[in-house]
Amino acid sequence: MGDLLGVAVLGAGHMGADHIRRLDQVVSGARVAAVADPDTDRAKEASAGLEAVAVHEDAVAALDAPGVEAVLIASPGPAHEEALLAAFARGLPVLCEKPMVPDSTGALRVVEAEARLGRRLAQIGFMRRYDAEYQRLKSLLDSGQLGRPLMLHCTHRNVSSPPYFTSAMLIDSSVSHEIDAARWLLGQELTAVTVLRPRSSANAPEGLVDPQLVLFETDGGALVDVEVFVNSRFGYQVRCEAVCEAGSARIGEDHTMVVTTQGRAHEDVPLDYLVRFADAYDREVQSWVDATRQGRVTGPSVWDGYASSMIAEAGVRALESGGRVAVELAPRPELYADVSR
Ligand SMILES: NC(=O)c1ccc[n+]([C@@H]2O[C@H](COP(=O)([O-])OP(=O)(O)OC[C@H]3O[C@@H](n4cnc5c(N)ncnc54)[C@H](O)[C@@H]3O)[C@@H](O)[C@H]2O)c1
Ligand SMILES: O[C@H]1[C@H](O)[C@@H](O)[C@H](O)[C@@H](O)[C@H]1O
Repeated sequence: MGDLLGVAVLGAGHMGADHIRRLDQVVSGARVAAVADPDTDRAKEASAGLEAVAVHEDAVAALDAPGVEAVLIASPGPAHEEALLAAFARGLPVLCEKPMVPDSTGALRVVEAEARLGRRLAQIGFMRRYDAEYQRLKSLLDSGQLGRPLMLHCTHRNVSSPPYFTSAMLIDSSVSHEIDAARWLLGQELTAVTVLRPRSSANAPEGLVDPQLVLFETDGGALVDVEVFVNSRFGYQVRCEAVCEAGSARIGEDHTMVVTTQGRAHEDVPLDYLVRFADAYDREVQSWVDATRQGRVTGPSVWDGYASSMIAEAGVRALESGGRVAVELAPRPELYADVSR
């Protein structure tokens, strides 16, 4: 390994371009060695000004570019499986954006491939685990001061959804964050899901079921409800309140500076995830680079990615059927016996 970890970034869209900037300017110990995107203009634009970066149209070819020692996958979810398996075949450590693989059969193939290697190579990009507020809530729940958790009430609002967004993606792309956060915060598995749909907002594109109310049951007897609303128009709001036997704790109340003038008080509300979770992405990527340079893998695992896909898939079936859908995970390989959940 050189002085700086050489990273191939696959996908140079919103997240990929932001991660390229982060690897170049924010994080220490790494450099961008290659960028791949079928839209090579986008790849060139995202890597403009960086030295010694190979630009590729093909993601797998980028893994073989000179100086590539690790991979950051920021292509769309359906492209992740091929990229993960190609990285595993080369023994390259990976940070893979969520959802790991949206389809659970593909997600299980990734679990099996890593389990066959007998060592962890991939961290999944559930960055909320690196957010300071989520970490404080996790420490508080783990301390037992509030007693047993009974419910999590979660809100997940985006200003608007990208044009390709489907009703299923409200669950397998957006709510995938709450699925991971709930499993991690509670240390419990999500076992069943029901989805209710109020009238769709007139601001949502024609045919998109938006908002949705997603209700999860856990194997510890808790309930987790998530309001997901991706065309709210009014702000990026991610909140979570834990209700426990001896108290409650709430995070994500947009507490920035409050300005009072002319008889009115106001505070800024972030408009997207790149603002709200900027510090969390920085910590996530720094932690991945540090662990990779030490030959370790930390953070959300491929098993967490698989569990999230299975639970989200059950959620999509619940949305379509209007009924309650139980989740049954495959047996957990020994490799993941001691991961966080
Ligand atoms: N952690 C988060 O909060 C967060 C936020 C946004 C997006 N994401 C995730 O990041 C990923 C990318 O999302 P985005 O918003 O940047 O999408 P985007 O559409 O802005 O960008 C995706 C890019 O990938 C390119 N691409 C398509 N197929 C490819 C392939 N096979 N190999 C390499 N590149 C390919 C596209 O040309 C495009 O430039 C998704 O998995 C998404 O769920 C995560
Ligand atoms: O891909 C994005 C991303 O994961 C964001 O964090 C989430 O708020 C959006 O809903 C989702 O579409």
